Amino acid sequence: MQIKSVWDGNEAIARFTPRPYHTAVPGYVYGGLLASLIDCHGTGTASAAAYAVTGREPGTAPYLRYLTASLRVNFLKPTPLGPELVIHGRVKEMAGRKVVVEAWIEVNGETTVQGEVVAVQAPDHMIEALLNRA
Ligand SMILES: CCCCCCCCCCCC(=O)SCCNC(=O)CCNC(=O)[C@H](O)C(C)(C)COP(=O)(O)OP(=O)(O)OC[C@H]1O[C@@H](n2cnc3c(N)ncnc32)[C@H](O)[C@@H]1OP(=O)(O)O
Repeated sequence: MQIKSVWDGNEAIARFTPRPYHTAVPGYVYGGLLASLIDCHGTGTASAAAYAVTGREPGTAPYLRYLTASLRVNFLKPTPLGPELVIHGRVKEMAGRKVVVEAWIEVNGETTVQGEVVAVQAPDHMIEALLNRA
């Protein structure tokens, strides 16, 4: 998704403007895209929170990155295609290698999607694979 999740000390925010091809019903954003945004931003929020609690600079090695163990998404209202989406992420629970993140998407100041991500710290061999990808 190429989103940038920015940690503000309390929650993480990402912004994304869907393109015309991110649609199913004309005029509205495709739900699978919205679920992907919750997923990507949820794991990013887990990572940012893990760096924060350990007092470390985000994105520094050894990497604290997270895999999606569970993804739940509720589509509360249709999401109009056109305006920028603001994706919020907040840590609900953090224990051991697991972080539970509640996430939601706002458009024009209204929440249209609400979700929850159970994120588990990625094993070293998967982080190595990602680092060697480029
Ligand atoms: C530098 C660039 C890097 C960049 C890195 C960028 C990564 C971006 C990732 C983007 C998001 C993805 O697409 S990720 C891809 C989609 N996801 C996957 O492929 C994950 C496949 N599943 C797995 O590999 C595994 O099941 C794991 C890693 C999720 C968990 O296995 P594990 O490592 O053996 O851990 P395990 O002991 O079972 O679980 C740890 C804790 O999490 C809980 N837990 C585990 N699964 C669940 C679940 N579904 N729902 C609730 N809770 C769960 C357990 O009860 C336990 O809690 P407790 O007993 O401690 O309380």
